[in-house]
Amino acid sequence: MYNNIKEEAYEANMNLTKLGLVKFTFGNVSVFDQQKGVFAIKPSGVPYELLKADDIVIVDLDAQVVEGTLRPSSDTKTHAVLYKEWPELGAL
Ligand SMILES: O=C(CO)[C@@H](O)[C@H](O)COP(=O)(O)O
Repeated sequence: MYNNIKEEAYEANMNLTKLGLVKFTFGNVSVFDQQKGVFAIKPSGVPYELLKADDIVIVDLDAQVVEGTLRPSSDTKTHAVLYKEWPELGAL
């Protein structure tokens, strides 16, 4: 149901590390589905080299997990506040 945004978030996060923009587990890209009111964000503390598209967590605008088994990024509440305030944002 959320495979598109999970895949987009995975690819964007992997580009952060491929381009040398982040180190260790730092950094974050999330992708927002405005119609469904959820966003895809990487799990917390998972090294990029171990990250899989299936690990991406789906959360709602109250930062509650909708789909996924891993703990969402420590940046989740910040992203939720920004999408709530500016729903036209497609990604952060
Ligand atoms: O860079 C920062 C904070 O400065 C964040 O992006 C965190 O590093 C994210 O950590 P995770 O909880 O996603 O592993």
